[in-house]
Amino acid sequence: MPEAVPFNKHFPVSWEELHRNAKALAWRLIDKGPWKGIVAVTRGGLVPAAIIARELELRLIDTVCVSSYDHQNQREAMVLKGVEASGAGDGEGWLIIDDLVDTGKTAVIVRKMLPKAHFATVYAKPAGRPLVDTFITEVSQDTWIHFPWDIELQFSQPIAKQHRGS
Ligand SMILES: O=P(O)(O)OC[C@H]1O[C@H](OP(=O)(O)OP(=O)(O)O)[C@H](O)[C@@H]1O
Ligand code: HPA
Ligand SMILES: [Mg+2]
Repeated sequence: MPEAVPFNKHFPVSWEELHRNAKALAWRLIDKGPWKGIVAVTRGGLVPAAIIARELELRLIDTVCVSSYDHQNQREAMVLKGVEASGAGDGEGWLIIDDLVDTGKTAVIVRKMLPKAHFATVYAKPAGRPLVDTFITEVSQDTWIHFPWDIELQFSQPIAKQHRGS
């Protein structure tokens, strides 16, 4: 197993930024369709999937439920629900949407379930990038992306104070 990379950098994403990037992803995907429906990878893929479904006017939406992180600690991936009942078959003509690929572990599992689906994420890190068909923004492997649903507005130390402490 590859050694875990420490997260030295932090990349907070606002709702507006996420909305803009998910719409940018919809623009990339529209010409690659037509699409029959979306399989959202819970939970992180749910918000991007909702935005893409709205933009591409897709109403057939299913979920695959995978969990592999306790906050920033990766553990064995657990599949809580597959896509057997969705009618997606081998995934031909379907989109799989997730918020990001990091190590690519989740992508490998979901791709096995729907080998012909088009896998799209808003963000990608280098290790997972080869597993995604379409993405918008790449960040380095040692960056932790903080999604808007995981963060709240709070006091931030002035840069001078942060600098003195480092
Ligand atoms: O490429 P990987 O290393 O597999 O990491 C990416 C996956 O990790 C996160 O999900 P997580 O399992 O934390 O569950 P969540 O979506 O419910 O937060 C994220 O939403 C991706 O699905
Ligand atoms: O950088 C990340 N941010 C949020 N969730 C994640 N799950 C894997 N990597 C990340
Ligand atoms: Mg996830």
